[in-house]
Amino acid sequence: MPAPPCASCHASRAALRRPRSGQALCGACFCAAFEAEVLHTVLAGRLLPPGAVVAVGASGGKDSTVLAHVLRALTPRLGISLQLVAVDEGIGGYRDAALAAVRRQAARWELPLTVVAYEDLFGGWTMDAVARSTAGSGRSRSCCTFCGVLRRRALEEGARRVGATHIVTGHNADDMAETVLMNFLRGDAGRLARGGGLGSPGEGGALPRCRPLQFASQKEVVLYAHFRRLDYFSEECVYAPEAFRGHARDLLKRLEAARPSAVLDLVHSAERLALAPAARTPRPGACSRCGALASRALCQACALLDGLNRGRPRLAIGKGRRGLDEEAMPGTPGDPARAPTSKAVPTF
Ligand SMILES: Nc1ncnc2c1ncn2[C@@H]1O[C@H](COP(=O)(O)OP(=O)(O)OP(=O)(O)O)[C@@H](O)[C@H]1O
Repeated sequence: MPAPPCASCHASRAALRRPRSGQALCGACFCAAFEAEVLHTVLAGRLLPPGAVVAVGASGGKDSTVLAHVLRALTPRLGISLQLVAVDEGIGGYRDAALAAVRRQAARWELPLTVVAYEDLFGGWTMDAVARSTAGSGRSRSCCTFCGVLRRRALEEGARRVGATHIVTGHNADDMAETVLMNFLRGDAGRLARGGGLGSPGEGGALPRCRPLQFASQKEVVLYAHFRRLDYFSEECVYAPEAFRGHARDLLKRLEAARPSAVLDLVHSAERLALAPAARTPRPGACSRCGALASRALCQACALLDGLNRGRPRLAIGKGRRGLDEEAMPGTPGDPARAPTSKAVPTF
């Protein structure tokens, strides 16, 4: 049976059914609708004002590739300029190939690219070195905790270097729903409340951040990349299989099979969540070491680096007190001899 006509242009044959609405569209109309929806998210949420210099967190993966491509198409409408900022976490056999994809994108789209490396920013620590150091604790899944916190800091640093006024990341609706589920499962009311909106306003001198793909499903992101023939890197991080997020992802897939709106329902429920005053996180102050926003004496990045440098990576990720949780969007002492430097001081 031939495909039905496109429900939008009525001229071409439909090439897909939109996963949520079931609408049959041709590739061109789907891409136009997808871009219009991202534009609406940005305008309705007042995420990126005209004149903004926007640092796109570019990982080379599908989400940030789609985000950069869509924002580039919307640049004239939004009146913004774009900079790609890529973070090299120092993950052998993974990040180099992903960075190669980012470099190809920057060249093809004629966008300036800046790469910042953990190794340079964090006193010699790469993610591979962190993984070796935390392996002794028997908690290799804490890799994602470290990486999430340090990447956030590195992205901020890269964005500042290029004079950005705003940071955008490619988190899609599925990523957001997974995070909401994880926070619920951990009873982390503070993060639930913080993670609900479309981004953060840039408290304490941090640059404002937002997620323009927050309402786009992963399936549609993949479809957009397919129809626009985008070149992206699609392998999973070598440390990801250990992450707690994988359980939330599996659970979400089953929920979605039973209730297709589960992903967006979760995203919206977090947006509307009202917290009792007792559950709110304390008013953040400044990190005593680097001055970044912190709810304790040290910010998350400095606390993690402190633990690593003292050969006690678990210090900052739990055990004995409520530490950081995996991927903050967030045992036995490690072997100090594995640490790349004896005294790593963040350079931010
Ligand atoms: N190494 C990196 N450099 C710059 N930005 C990054 C990096 N890793 C992740 N990000 C940003 O954070 C977002 C979420 O990253 P995450 O690791 O959850 O991957 P993802 O959902 O698979 O996204 P992507 O498909 O873009 O890699 C990315 O879309 C990107 O904007």
